[in-house]
Formats: sequence, structure tokens, C-alpha cells
Amino acid sequence: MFDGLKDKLSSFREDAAEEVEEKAAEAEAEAEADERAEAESEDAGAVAETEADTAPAEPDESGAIEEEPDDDDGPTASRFTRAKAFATGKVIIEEEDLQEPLRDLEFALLGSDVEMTVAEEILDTVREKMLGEARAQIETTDQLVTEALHDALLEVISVGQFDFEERIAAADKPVTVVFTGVNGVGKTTTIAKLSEWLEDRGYSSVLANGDTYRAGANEQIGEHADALGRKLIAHDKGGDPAAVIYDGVEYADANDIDVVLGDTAGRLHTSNDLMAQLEKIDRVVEPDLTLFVDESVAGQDAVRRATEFNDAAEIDGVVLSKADADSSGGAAISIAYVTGKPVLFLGTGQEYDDLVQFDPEALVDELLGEE
Ligand SMILES: Nc1nc2c(ncn2[C@@H]2O[C@H](COP(=O)(O)OP(=O)(O)OP(=O)(O)O)[C@@H](O)[C@H]2O)c(=O)[nH]1
Repeated sequence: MFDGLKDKLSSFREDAAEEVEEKAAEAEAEAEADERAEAESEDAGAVAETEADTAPAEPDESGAIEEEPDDDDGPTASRFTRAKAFATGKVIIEEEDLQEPLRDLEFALLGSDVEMTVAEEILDTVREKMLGEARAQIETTDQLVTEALHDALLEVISVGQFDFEERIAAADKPVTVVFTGVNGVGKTTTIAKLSEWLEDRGYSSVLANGDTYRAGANEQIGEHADALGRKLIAHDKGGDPAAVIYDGVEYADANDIDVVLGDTAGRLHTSNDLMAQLEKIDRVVEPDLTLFVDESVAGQDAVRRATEFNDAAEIDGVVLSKADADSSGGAAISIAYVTGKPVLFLGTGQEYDDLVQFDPEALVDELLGEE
């Protein structure tokens, strides 16, 4: 999962650390050269003094003795500051050290289908966290780069994050969860997986097929219900999806079922009649949560669709299916930052237990982990 992105981040870390180390070594060499030059000029000055008894340096008007050599014939202020820091066991990171690595990071992120504004935010945070940073020479630069990247990724990935299980636990029962998204992205499979995920945590669920549009939809979700031993509420093709999910809620109420999982027909946000159906479901059933399902592999297309769905019929969270087939991870990195709605689950295969609760910290650790 997300192996391409992981490799790219790993190369960025190596290159950035190397570049910063190189600049630090240059600063060290310069510091040594400056020290030597200073010592030599002091020697020469001592000789000259004995020969011509010249006056010692006077404090300037403010009373301070000028410490930093001027730009024309000495090291630049930044070189001087760096050299001074180096002499006290520190390495200072400067804008120019980061230019190339950050450009590489930008390519890596965009190449992994990370949305532009998200990539920019990550770059800004890394730059901000590293610039002017003085680290002890004994710390590795790689550590510093990794920490900056960790914070930058976590910041964008964890936007709006909440604990789904806590939400289910705290809500009045039955909890109604409705799933939306375009065709064929894995909504129905996700519902079956989530039903199993809930069962594993002690919550019962009923499936309600609000996809009254597609021929064969009842049979498809029915197979999952049979395999899992769950009750399915379904109406004939062409029926009212809001009525099906409403019946699901009634059934759950009457039978002490904790969660109603409502499927809906795959649709484009531009299909007005289908979007009107979602509004009606919202009105009639008042779902506790509306989850948008899309394929992780769809990258920025998934981000765009999530935004469009959220605008048309507000979503509460996102499930990214087929993360097992996704090497780039662009959607997982970008979607929460762009939509303000968190990724709650990743689909990681075709089996019922291939559903993983999304944990931003764990994902960042995984992305930055050793191969
Ligand atoms: N590899 C992989 N395949 C998945 C995952 N989730 C779903 N699929 C597969 O994706 C295909 C489509 O899944 P469905 O659940 O039928 O998709 P849907 O969105 O309900 O489709 P419509 O009802 O046509 O809108 C199926 O073959 C699933 O087995 C996943 O996490 N990983």
C-alpha cells in the first residue's frame, strides 16, 4: 500500500539530509579557513603593531565593537552566523540548503497524485520546521528532515479526524450510516466489510439497499447479507431509496439493532435526479453519518468527486477502497485537507476483514518507516 509514495519520501529524506550535511561541511570548512585567516592577520597585526605602534580598534558610536566582518572582504553575515554556530556544535539550516530538496519533494508529491494545495502546504510546513533550525551536530540531519516531514504530513492528513467507533458508541441507537459515491467504486463491498467490522466490536447491523436504480443491486447486496448472516431490507427496482432506508431504521428500532447501513445507487454529482434522492434520504431518514466511498487509486479524481459530493449533499467522512492496489497514496494524503472531511477507513482487499480504520499517525509512521 502506497509503496511508490513511501519510496519517494525516502529518497527525499536521503537527498535533503545529504544536501544539508554538505552545506554544513562547507560551513565548517569556511569557519576553519576564517579562523586561520584571522589568526594569520592577528599575527601580522602584532608584527605591524610592534613596528608602527598603530592604535587599537575603537568601539563604534553605540559602544559595541563591530563583530561581523563586512560583505566585501569577509564572510557574509549568514556564513559568519553559521560558522559561529558550527564552532559551538550546532548546524543551522538555510533557505538555499532546502531549495533543491524541496523542489524534489514537490515533484515527488505531485507525481504521487497529491493535490496541488496539499503539496504546497506540506512544503511550507517542512520549510518552516527546518529553516533556521539549529541542531546539535550529534543529531542526524535525517532525523530532523523526518520530523519535519512527519509533522507536515500529519497536519494535512488528520484534518477533521474523529474516532468512528467512539461516534457509534456515543450515538443513540439505531445509528444510520448512508453511503454515497459514483458507480463501481466499492460501496456495497464496503458496507459488507463495515457490517463485519461492527460485529467484531459488538455492534449489530442491518443492511438497507437504497440502490433501487441498478438491475441486480438487490441480488448483489443480498449475497453479502447471506454470507454474513445479516438482515437485508430491500424494495423492488424503481422504488424510493428513502423509503427503503427508512424501513431499515424501523426494523433496527423494532429489533434492537445498533446500526443501519444504507447503500445508495452509484451516481455522478451531476445526475440531478439522483442527487435529489440523496437530499430526500437526508430529509426523511436524517442519517447520523453520510460516508463518501471512492477508490484510493483514483487519486485526484477521488478528491474532486469528494468535493463535488460534499457540496451537493454534505458528507461526514470518506472511505477509500482499493488502497491495496494504490501505490501513490495521493487521495489518502489530500482528501481531508481539501474537503475538510476525514478519511475514516481504507479498504485493503476483497475479503470481509479487509477494512482498516484510518489512523493518520500510523499512516505517517508507515510512510516514513524503514523499508
Ligand atoms: N482490491 C480491492 N477490491 C475491492 C475493494 N473494495 C471493493 N473492491 C472490489 O471492487 C468491485 C466493485 O465493488 P462494489 O462493492 O460492487 O462497488 P459499488 O460501488 O457498490 O458498485 P455499484 O453498486 O455498481 O455502484 C468489486 O469487485 C469488489 O470486490 C478493496 O478494498 N480492494
